Amino acid sequence: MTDDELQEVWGRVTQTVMGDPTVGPAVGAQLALAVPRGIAAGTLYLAVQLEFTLRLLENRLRPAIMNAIAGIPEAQQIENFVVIVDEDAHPALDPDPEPASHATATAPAPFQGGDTDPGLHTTAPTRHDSVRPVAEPRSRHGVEDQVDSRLNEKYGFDSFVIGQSNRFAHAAAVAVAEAPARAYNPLFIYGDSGLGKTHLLHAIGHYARELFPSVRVRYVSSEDFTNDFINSIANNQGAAFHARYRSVDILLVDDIQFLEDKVETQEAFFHTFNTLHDHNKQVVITSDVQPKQLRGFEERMLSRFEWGLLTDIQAPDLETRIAILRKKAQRESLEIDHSILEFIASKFSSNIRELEGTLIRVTAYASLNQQRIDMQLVHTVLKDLITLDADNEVQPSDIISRTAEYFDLSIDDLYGPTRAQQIATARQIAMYLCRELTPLSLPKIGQLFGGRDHTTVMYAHKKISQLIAERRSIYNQVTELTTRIKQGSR
Ligand SMILES: Nc1ncnc2c1ncn2[C@@H]1O[C@H](COP(=O)(O)OP(=O)(O)OP(=O)(O)O)[C@@H](O)[C@H]1O
Repeated sequence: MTDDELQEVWGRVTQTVMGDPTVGPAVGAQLALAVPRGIAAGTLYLAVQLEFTLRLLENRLRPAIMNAIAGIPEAQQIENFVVIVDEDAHPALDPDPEPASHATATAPAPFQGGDTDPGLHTTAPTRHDSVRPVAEPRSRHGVEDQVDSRLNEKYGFDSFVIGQSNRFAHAAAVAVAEAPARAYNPLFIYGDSGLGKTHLLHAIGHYARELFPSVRVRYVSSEDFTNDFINSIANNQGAAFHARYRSVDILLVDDIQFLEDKVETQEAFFHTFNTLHDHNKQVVITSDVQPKQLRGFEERMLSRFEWGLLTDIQAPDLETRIAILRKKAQRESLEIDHSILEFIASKFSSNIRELEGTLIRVTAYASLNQQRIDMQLVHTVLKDLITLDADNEVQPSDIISRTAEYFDLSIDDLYGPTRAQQIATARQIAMYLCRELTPLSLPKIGQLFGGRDHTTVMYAHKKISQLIAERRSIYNQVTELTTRIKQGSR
């Protein structure tokens, strides 16, 4: 595109944005303050004299500008734009309705297409290279707040507890926030549910915005991305959809596994990813499994996920769980004895969401009943929680191994023929629990215990039911084992 053509395109963009009802002529006219300098590798470079104008264009007006560009056939090669501050950028201050008048802008046009400048072609500047970071703190009500980043205020690095299980993922997340698109791109974080992946995504967004106030960040869950994509097709808003996701500096995509088998949405994501990556924009992705284990994804996409850095988050150890609860209690000004926090942390090992949920239930229960939070109360709440918790599937193998462990026996003892009293009672308790806690039929349970007849299981169930009512020790043993097994299934 020649310089004159570029000036003309920019004039048309200005006119379109001024006519955009979401912007209005007064604000849209600010586009006339920008001097188009050139296009390199699909990125339009604009120069403005003031940081304020930069922020207005980069943030508030970005969607409208991208929409306007998308509507101009001659501007097809423009996929993104970057604004730089240059005191010598002298624009035509009055946005003349005749687009051609913008060709009067006096600033030189050093970029005439990526292919003519090898340096630019290979190192298209990132936002941080091209834009001076703004020194003043980010205004909560300023222009940049107009960007719909969808970040959750709750999830920052300051509230994230670092432990052995997440140290590497945390370090990678910090590195990405400090140097978007330069540290690792993409950053792919995977791990089981409730271990802090979403928290880290938001924390990256917050920290990057703190460091680079005008950086454009967008958090999106893959379900929202899918819905957005479908709506954009239904409403013929494809250009706006592309503009929304391709005009950011950092795209944070949560739970990518939900794009499984969604061919069209995957395709849209593939192009979004490529555009962002090609323009040195940061992409961070989370998933419940590593790329290789994602099902229903095209190979070309999976290989891209591995271009940058893969890091997992493991279940936290006890110390980390205690630290997470302490931090949460502290943040919410809850007065809870440390020994109680430790006790709760010891009961939930694999999901921090459940761990936090328990703390919330404990405090809610205490305040509803106007009671002090002591061990007695915690026990009551945990007992209710475990009884109410019908969702976790208990495996018969867990029942057998935990029963063996509880009575200090081997698993073979429980399967085997020994009729010694202690072993026989333990075996009957295990059968009883299989009946109570799993949907297995009597014959199936019999098979599990070394091919015994279903009548043996019936007998065991009846006998233990009676003993529970008669003997405190059996009651205690069965209750304690039930709790352990249910906790083990979490
Ligand atoms: N290391 C941590 N420090 C403090 N809080 C944490 C930590 N890890 C997780 N959490 C908290 O646990 C809860 C669940 O975490 P999060 O939603 O980030 O999990 P997730 O891995 O994204 O789960 P899912 O895959 O189900 O979306 C959140 O409230 C989060 O703040």
